This record gives sequence, structure tokens and C-alpha cells, in this order.
Amino acid sequence: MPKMFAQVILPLSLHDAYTYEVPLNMQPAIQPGQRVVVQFGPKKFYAALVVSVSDEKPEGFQAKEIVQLLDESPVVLPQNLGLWRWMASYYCCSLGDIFRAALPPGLKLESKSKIFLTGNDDEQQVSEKEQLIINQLQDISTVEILQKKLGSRFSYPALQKLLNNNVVQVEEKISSKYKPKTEIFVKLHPEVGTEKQLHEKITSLERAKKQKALLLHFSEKTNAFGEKSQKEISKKELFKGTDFNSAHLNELHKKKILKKFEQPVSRILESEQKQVDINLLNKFQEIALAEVKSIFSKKDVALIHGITASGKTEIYIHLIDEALKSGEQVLYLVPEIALTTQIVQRLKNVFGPKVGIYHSRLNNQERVEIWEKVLQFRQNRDKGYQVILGARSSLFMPFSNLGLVIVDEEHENSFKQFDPAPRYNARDMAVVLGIQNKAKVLLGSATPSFESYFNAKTGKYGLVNLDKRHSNIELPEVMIIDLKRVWKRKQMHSVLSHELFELMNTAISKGEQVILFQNRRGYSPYVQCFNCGWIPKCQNCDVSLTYHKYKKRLNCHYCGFSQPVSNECPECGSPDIKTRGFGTEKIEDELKPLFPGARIDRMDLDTTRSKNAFSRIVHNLESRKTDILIGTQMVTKGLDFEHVSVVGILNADNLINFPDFRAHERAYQLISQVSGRAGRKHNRGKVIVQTSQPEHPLIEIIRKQDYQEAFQSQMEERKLFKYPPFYRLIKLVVKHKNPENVNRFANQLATNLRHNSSLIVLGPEFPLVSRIQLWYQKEIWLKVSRKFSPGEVKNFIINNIDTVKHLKDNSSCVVNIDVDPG
Ligand SMILES: Nc1ncnc2c1ncn2[C@@H]1O[C@H](COP(=O)(O)OP(=O)(O)OP(=O)(O)O)[C@@H](O)[C@H]1O
Ligand SMILES: [Zn+2]
Repeated sequence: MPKMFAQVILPLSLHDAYTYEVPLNMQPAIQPGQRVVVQFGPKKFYAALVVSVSDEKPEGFQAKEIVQLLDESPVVLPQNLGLWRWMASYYCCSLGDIFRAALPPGLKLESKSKIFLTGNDDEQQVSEKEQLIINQLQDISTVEILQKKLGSRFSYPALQKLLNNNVVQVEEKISSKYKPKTEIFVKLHPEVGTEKQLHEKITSLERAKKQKALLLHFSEKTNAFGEKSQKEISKKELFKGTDFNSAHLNELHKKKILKKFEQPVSRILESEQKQVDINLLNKFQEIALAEVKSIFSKKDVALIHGITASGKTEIYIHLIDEALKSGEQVLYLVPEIALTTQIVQRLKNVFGPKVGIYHSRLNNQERVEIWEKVLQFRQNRDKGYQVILGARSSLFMPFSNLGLVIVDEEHENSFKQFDPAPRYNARDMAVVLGIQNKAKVLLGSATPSFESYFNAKTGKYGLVNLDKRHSNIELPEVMIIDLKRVWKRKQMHSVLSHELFELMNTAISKGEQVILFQNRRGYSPYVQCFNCGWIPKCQNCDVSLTYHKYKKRLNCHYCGFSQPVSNECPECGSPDIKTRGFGTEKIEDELKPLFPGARIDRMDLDTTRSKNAFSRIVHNLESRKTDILIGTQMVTKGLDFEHVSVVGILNADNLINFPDFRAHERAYQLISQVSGRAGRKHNRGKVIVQTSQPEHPLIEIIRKQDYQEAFQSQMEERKLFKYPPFYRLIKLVVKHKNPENVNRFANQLATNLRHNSSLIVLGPEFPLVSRIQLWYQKEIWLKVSRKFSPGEVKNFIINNIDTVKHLKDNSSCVVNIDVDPG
């Protein structure tokens, strides 16, 4: 047989593809899209992805052999790779960067991956090779160590099988801290598989009365061998209203009659879903839907500009329904996990088990499972997922027949990944994905991003307007409160102007709810010595530390550094150290005495770290267990609550004054969005915007809620100053631990880039925060004409960076490239 070679992508940032030789025994089975284990460097092993196979021998080097084939069939489809290539070119990164972002951690084994037993091994049939691995894994280990211990008896496919069956788990860096919320469940032990065996066990318990009673109670509750028997029951439910306790259950567990096990609670919600009919559209929604469809007959992309609570989601649901009926798959992207909890409910109500949900808070096992169910759709339309609702990484799901892509709240900044590479915007990539797959793309927002709106205005996308709320209620009334005036008259109640305070009181007394928005989490933005002015700063970054009262610590929001609060100033020794400014945590504290009896909740990064925290907070507001919700921008994103009547924006100043060309766009979007949470179903809502600059032109636009004016005024400025959408922005960040190196490198790079007269080069300059995690950084901004293709731009930039890297002492500088920075 002739030799065969495979081009593979490794999860590394270096180059795009590497060539390995395919051993004879793998030749019949190997296909693009499968993963293989390859050796890279003297000792390291990785799961790599095959992109192509050929008999062309690589020139100039001896290709190593592939070690093992991991998958029986492809886990990534050829049509999925088009997006990878496009992204690598547009965002100036390597295919390896995309590989790392695209696959769930459970499909990304490498030598250094930490693995451990989950404890779910007692019921599974395992092969001899799998058993060998289990025997070695009594402690956390790495793939590398396992391989060393087992030598040639080690098998990657066996390890993968154990991962798939959740006997073994890979530790993830990001989510390992957030242990998913689980509950204890009880089922019959697998050895009690028949009714007869159950009877025998019951008889065997003659002397243990309480255990016997518990077993009988269990059998009755779950209808153990009857019709519609329920296999498992939560311990909580089992014990409800009884006097059984854990000791009884533990005994039965030990005797292998009942089996206790833990599982995430969210999974169970799934089986409780009832399916309901799709809502009929109102006449405005009907017209909008017809317009979308008419656009889709001519164009690939449509933008719905529909005010808050106009019912955009209902229109999406109708489109999804049609796509499903014609056998197509649908991707529904949302910017925030908080949103998935509400929308998944609405989708599951109508589409039931066809809907899968995918985001980074799911554990490894769940993510791989969902990945496989999307793949499965290709073979078995009834079993696989046809709709995926998820955050940005669901772009990479292995769709085989994508027909529709929806990007909800398309203006949202969180569609952009900042770090690490690929620094992509999922909204823009959704458009590329759609076009590549001949699927239609629908973007929707009450406050479209100015880029998308520009594309719609200039005819690149179709535009649909929807300007009536479903309930026919007017948009909330927006009142501007001049903080300077209120301060002068001493009419503040903590952070609330008198007007806001009164509105809140009235609302709460009527059983209505209030949302307060503050864009700072923590207790106080900083603490300060009132004697000498000293402010504690992070030792790794040049930012002040944020005070978190609950933990009594000062935290860095950039690197996570944390230290206790000192009682006296290290500079002057004064004990007069006080907090300055307001974060969400402090506001919560200060509101408690102002609204005695009111139930106050908070939604920010700190209160939503655990997996189910979002749904709990959202659910409590939905079921009116919360009167006041305080939150950061998380509360602004498309949440739908029936009884919120008042929204307060505690301080609009820092939104408006943020030094960024997008500040006005963002401030407008944020304030309209959070205002849009009020008065959605019953009566017109009220919004209070507190600011010390009431005369600012943007404030007037916000008061009138005039999107067109906000858009127009910004377009003029952006055209004049060559900003997007007229020019493409690229940010280069040069980093090094030594500021001199950063300066030298950045100056050299900027000088070289300036040789190209068709580029506008700004900087280098230190950004607002010029040191993060001990690394100094300097930025160079490029304004690039749309005439240049992304490929040309990538080559030009990368060549220039390479040239400067080769100069003396420069090789250890790192340069991040951020195309269309957020
Ligand atoms: N045709 C309809 N039939 C029944 N209920 C509807 C209909 N249209 C909208 N609603 C209800 O009105 C509320 C607002 O709709 P939805 O959440 O879809 O608005 P939206 O346009 O997505 O708003 P936002 O931009 O603020 O997220 C929801 O509770 C929804 O169930
Ligand atoms: Zn820091």
C-alpha cells in the first residue's frame, strides 16, 4: 500500500496544520474530522484534528506516525471547518486557536490534562483496557502520568470511552471552581432488577423495620415495577413528610438494595416539560414575520429592530417552527447565560426535546453529550438536537443541516470574546456561518448595534421594524434627575434621589417590582485613607482594588488578586480608612433599612458564580419573591418580567463619559434596554435616570428614546474620525514584564506599520490600565480601509510583528491582535 499522510490541527497557536504519517492499520478508517493522538515535541501528546488525508509525502522533513485514532466517526464535519478558516484569517490567529475555542474540553485531551474518577463506575461494563485505567486512577492524575505507568497497555480510545461514559472526568480550568449544584437521588440498585428480587430484599429486611418501611415507601413513591414507574427520586422528595433519615438510607445503600447518587439538578427540569402550542402572533408581529420571510427570499441576513417587549422572541419561534418542519437545524445565539434560562423555557415549551442548550457553565460531560446529540441529528433526526440555544461557543457546534441562525440582542458586547484568541465577535461570525451554510440569519434587537443598523440602512441586510409592544402599552416614561440639584438640597436617600425613592415605595406597596442598575459590582469601587489620600492598588495591575464587604477583602477585578483590608493606612498610619463610591453589594446593604420588609436581591458576577444562580434569581423575580433587584449590566439583557414597573439607573455619568468611541452607543443601548424591563405587561412603566450632567445631549436623546437620533449623530462623528462602520479597527497590544521592552517593541512596530500610507496608525500609548498581572502593555490602534481584504491585512500585520520580533532582545514580547475590538 502507498504511504498516507494526514494534515492535522493541534491545539497550539503556532501554525495552521501539521503533517503526520498514517500507519497502515489506520488507513482504512481515517477520515477528516476525526481526532487522532499525535506526538509533538519530544514528550508531549495531543488529541489533534484531521483536516485532510493524502498520499503526498511532505518535503523537507520526516513525518512522525500518528499514535492512535480516537474517534470511529468524525466529531467535526467538513462543512464546519469553513468557519474555522474564515475566522483564522479574519481575526489574525491560528487554526489551533480556533480548535481550542471550538471543541468542548472533554474532546481536547492532551498530556497535561488532569483526569480523575467520578465514582460512577460500579454499574458500567468496562473493557480490560478501561479497567486498567480505572485501577491506576485512584488519585487525580494526568494523561501523561497514566501513560507512563501503563506503558504500551495504555489506550487512548479506552480513556475516551471512560470520559464519554462519565466514569472519568477531565478537569477544566475555567469552571472547575464552580461546582454544579447537585442533589442526592435514590434508585434501586442494579442488582435489584426484577420485582421478584425486590420482594426478596423486602423479606430480607424483616429485622430492620425502619429500613423495610423506607424500601416500601420508595417502591410506592416510584411505583417501582408498576406502569409508568419512575426510576429515580430525589432524597428530598423521598423523605418529605416522613421521619426517615439518612442513616436508614445509608444502610440500604450499603446492602446494595437502594443506590444513592448525585446529579445536577438542572437535568431533571428537562423531563418535567409540558409541550404547549405556539402563540398566535399579533397583527404587527404577523406583518414583521412576513417581511422577514420576504427578505429571506432575496437576502441572507435580516435585522429586526423591534422595541423592548414587542415580542421578537415570538417571531423567532415561528421561524424556528418552520425551519424544523423542513428538517433544518437552528442555532439561537444569546449573549448571556442569564438569558438562556428564560428563553430555554419558552423554546422547550413548544419544541420539547428537540432543543439543546449549550454554554460554558455546563460540565464537561454535559457539553460532550450535547455535541454528540447535534452530530447525531445527521443520522437520526428524531434523536439528535435540532435547535441549539446557547452562548457564543455554540457557533462551533457540528451542525450538518443548518437552516436558520438567530442572534438575539445582537448589539450585546458579550458576543465578543476578549481573551484568549480567537478574539471573535459571535454575532459577526453567525453571519459568516449562515452564509457558508446557505442558512438564513436573523439579527434582532431593540437597540441594534450601529454596525448592523448601518448594514441594514445601506441595503446589505434587510430591515424590519416593529414598534408596538405586544401589550400595546407605551414604552416607559423616562425622567431625568439632576444629581447635583438633589445633593444640594440634601434630598438623597443613600444612592436614591427623592423621586426614585418615592416611586419605589409606591411600586412596592402595590406589589410591583423594581430593578436598579449600577455598573459596578462589589461593595465600593475603592477605599481611601481620608487623612493622606492613599488608595490601595493591586500589586500586579495598575488599578485600585475593589472592596468586597461580604468577604472583608479587597479584590482586583483584573487578575483576581485579593488582600484583607488593613485597619490603618500603610502610608501615614491613620485609622481613617473609608470606602468610596457605590458597588452593587453596598447598595444592597444601604437599601435594607430604607425599605424594611422588602425582599432585595442582587444579580452580578459575584452572586451568579454557581451554575444555577441565574435561574434562581430570575425565578424569584418571576414568582414575585423579590421586590427589588439590584444588578450590573446583567439585568439589562432581554429578561422578561411581568410585574416590574420601576427601573432606576443610579448613575449615568460614568456610562456617558467612558473614553471609547462607542461610549454613546453603549450608554444609549444599556439605558434603553434596562428601561425596557419596565411596564411590559400591565401598566406603563417609569424609569429614573440619575445624572449630574442633565444637559448632556445624549441624555436628552435617552429621555426621548430616539434611537434614530442616537444613530445619526454618531454616524456623522464616526465618518469624520474614520471609525467603524466606515473603517475597520484593529488593536495591537504589546506586552512584556519589563516596561522598557514594551516601549521599544511598540515604537518600532508602530514606525514600521506607518510605512504603509494607506493605514492610519495611532499610538503606541499606554491604555487606561497599563499593567495587568505584572505585564505592562501598550496599544497601537490601526484604522484600516474596507478596501483591504482580511487576508491581506493579516499578512501585513503578522509580517511586521515577525520582523520586529527578530530584532535584538525583542523575541520575548507578546503581541495580541484584536480585530474589531469591543
Ligand atoms: N403573540 C404573542 N402572544 C402571546 N404573548 C406574547 C406575544 N408576543 C409577545 N408576547 C409576550 O410579551 C412579552 C414580551 O415579549 P418578548 O420577550 O418576546 O419581547 P422582546 O421583543 O424579545 O423584548 P426585549 O427586546 O425586551 O427582549 C413576553 O412575555 C411574551 O410572552
Ligand atoms: Zn490585579
